[in-house]
Amino acid sequence: MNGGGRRRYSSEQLMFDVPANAGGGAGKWGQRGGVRRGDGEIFVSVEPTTPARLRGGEAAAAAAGESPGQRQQLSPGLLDLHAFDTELISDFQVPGIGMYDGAQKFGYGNGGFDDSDPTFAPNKQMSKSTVFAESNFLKAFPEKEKAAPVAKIKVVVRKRPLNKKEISKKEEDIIDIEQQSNSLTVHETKLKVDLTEYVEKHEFVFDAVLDEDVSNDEVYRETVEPVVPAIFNRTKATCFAYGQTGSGKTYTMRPLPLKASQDILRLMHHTYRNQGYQLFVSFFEIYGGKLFDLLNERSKLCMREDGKQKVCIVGLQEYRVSDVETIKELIEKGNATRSTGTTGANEESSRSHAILQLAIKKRVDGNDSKPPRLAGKLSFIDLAGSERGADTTDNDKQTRIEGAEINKSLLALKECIRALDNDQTHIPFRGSKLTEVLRDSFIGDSRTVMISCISPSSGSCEHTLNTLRYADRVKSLSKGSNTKKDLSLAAAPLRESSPSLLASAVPSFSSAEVMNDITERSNFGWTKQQYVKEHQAPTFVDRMQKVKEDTEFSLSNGGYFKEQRTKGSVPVGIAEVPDTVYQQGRQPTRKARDLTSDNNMRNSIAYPIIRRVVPDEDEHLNELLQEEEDLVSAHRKQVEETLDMIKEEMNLLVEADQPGNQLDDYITRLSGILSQKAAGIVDLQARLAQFQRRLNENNVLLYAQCP
Ligand SMILES: Nc1ncnc2c1ncn2[C@@H]1O[C@H](COP(=O)(O)OP(=O)(O)OP(=O)(O)O)[C@@H](O)[C@H]1O
Repeated sequence: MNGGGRRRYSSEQLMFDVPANAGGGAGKWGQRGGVRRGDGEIFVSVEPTTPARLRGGEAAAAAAGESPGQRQQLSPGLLDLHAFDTELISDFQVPGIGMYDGAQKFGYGNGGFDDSDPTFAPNKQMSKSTVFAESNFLKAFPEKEKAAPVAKIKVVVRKRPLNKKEISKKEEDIIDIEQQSNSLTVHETKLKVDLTEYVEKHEFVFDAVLDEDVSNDEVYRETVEPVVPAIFNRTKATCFAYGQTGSGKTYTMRPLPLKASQDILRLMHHTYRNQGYQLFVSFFEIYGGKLFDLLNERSKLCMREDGKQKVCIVGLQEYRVSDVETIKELIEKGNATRSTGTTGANEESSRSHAILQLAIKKRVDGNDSKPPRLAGKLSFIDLAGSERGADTTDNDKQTRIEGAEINKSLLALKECIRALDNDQTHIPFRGSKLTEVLRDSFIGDSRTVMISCISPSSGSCEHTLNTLRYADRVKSLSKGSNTKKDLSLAAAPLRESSPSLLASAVPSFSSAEVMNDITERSNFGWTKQQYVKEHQAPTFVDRMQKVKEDTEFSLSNGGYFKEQRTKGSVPVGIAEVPDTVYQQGRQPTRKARDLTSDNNMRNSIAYPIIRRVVPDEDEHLNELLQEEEDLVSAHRKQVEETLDMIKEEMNLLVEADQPGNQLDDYITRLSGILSQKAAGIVDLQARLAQFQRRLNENNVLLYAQCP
């Protein structure tokens, strides 16, 4: 890849440092925590910016009897996020700046690449095809941007081709795409009461619609490329893929960070050369509500908030990178470490949310002794598959719990996007770990790109429609629709395809672990008033809005609660937010004191002095899942029986039309069928009511539909 010429680094460029917990520093992942190529040449150039006393690697190296000089040469630039400021650098002037500026301002088209930055180009024999592969970025972007600024939220739909399994099952492609008009049509086959088939068309329009022939390069150009320049200018951008399991989220997301890195490096060393910009990569996953570092042997991470409510991920290692090959290897390493499992719909289904972050930092006043400050960030989220949506029968309990956790975080993510687009001052990031860690991506000048992935097959029609409805909802947010407008829909009688209004809600605090940590903290920071403001009960309008959206969401994800087809019902009876218990004036425990000092938080830490008591989530979740399962089984059985009875009724009607039919027989049989139907409904209603009671007992915020 290097065109025969090996890149060599001077000792100044090889400032490596082994993390204390790197787990076998000289293992398969390179020498002493660095990255080693196949030919044995160390090629990564990374600089530690963690304050010296925090670098576990240095201690390890000292223990190994190495001199400071040796350590300096061999340290693998690892960085603990907690040790530097996650806050954006204050406003600064960048010559020719402006994410929406044109080519001249960016310096495009004025000659070849300049590699004068020593951290980037230690060896000029580096292959251009590797690092500077020609993209349309330099050529196409500025003009495009000049004409159309990047929207705050962009929604793109990608359809994948039919897979072998779908073809073998003779499933049809039911999605027509009109790329020019950014529209698509879903052809849904439905059954009439007399069991004859008819096709219902559903049309959608999005910001972009990509068919199965579209390459990953084109996906990048349509989604991430336009936001890349913005992250040099104090913007945090987030790109995530959404869709049912097996719809192509991972396939779509995986190539994007590398392509973005290429463009970032190009800008860094072309337009913004010699301006002190540096690129850092981190990669972690959220699995079962916990965080794991994918670039450090899956070591467990903690999330903390500093006094300015900035989220820090304690222990997360960040690599300073200066070439694409290094980034590629880091990404591959992270992907290989990620948790996956098998679902009925996808053999390698993602069981976790994987978050890869590209952070751009800038040296302040060209001062090397100070840590660089964050200039912008680009986060890529490959969301876990919603296994339950496609694989409800043979999952074990663990998978179901994972599914519930996943759905909870997806719902929370949607809530944040909604708040973000409405320019609300309060973003409900505390809804889940996912949104908590992405908190700083939701505030300030942010951009969100959502890629909705869909399967074309007739067998996935319902899930596809749900994904598209969800995407449509997000898109309509970006067009500035407001809560009131949508209320009319929420309050209107449900259409035939509407689900029940049983939808899971997100507790304000997603995990008991976070709460324990918080409540053990000192009593400075938030006031009760602040807390109450942050967690105030939603207004009626908000709740009605939420009913509608959660209903759609539940469908989109296989739902924590199952869909129940209901016609002509109006939502009533919304339960209140669970009771909150406040506890004030607690002194910091030893654990809390240790955490604050050990983690070397740069700012004073403010923690709420108010405690909200939550039940043991796992225990209740298990019980509820079991009861939900029973309810769903009973519902399924009842539907099957109803279908049999409908067939019997159809036969009865046919017989009734025959000459000489026996009226007595007709009346007796019809009466029997109707009684049986009524008994089935009453039984199901009783089960449903019992389940609703259980949910209320367990303080699950329930949007109930009265029978
Ligand atoms: N656009 C596409 N073109 C060709 N193959 C695709 C495309 N999208 C997905 N696939 C294939 O479909 C399979 C499932 O895709 P993928 O793993 O990306 O789904 P997913 O949505 O991430 O699933 P999960 O949510 O379960 O993790 C993979 O084998 C992948 O290679």
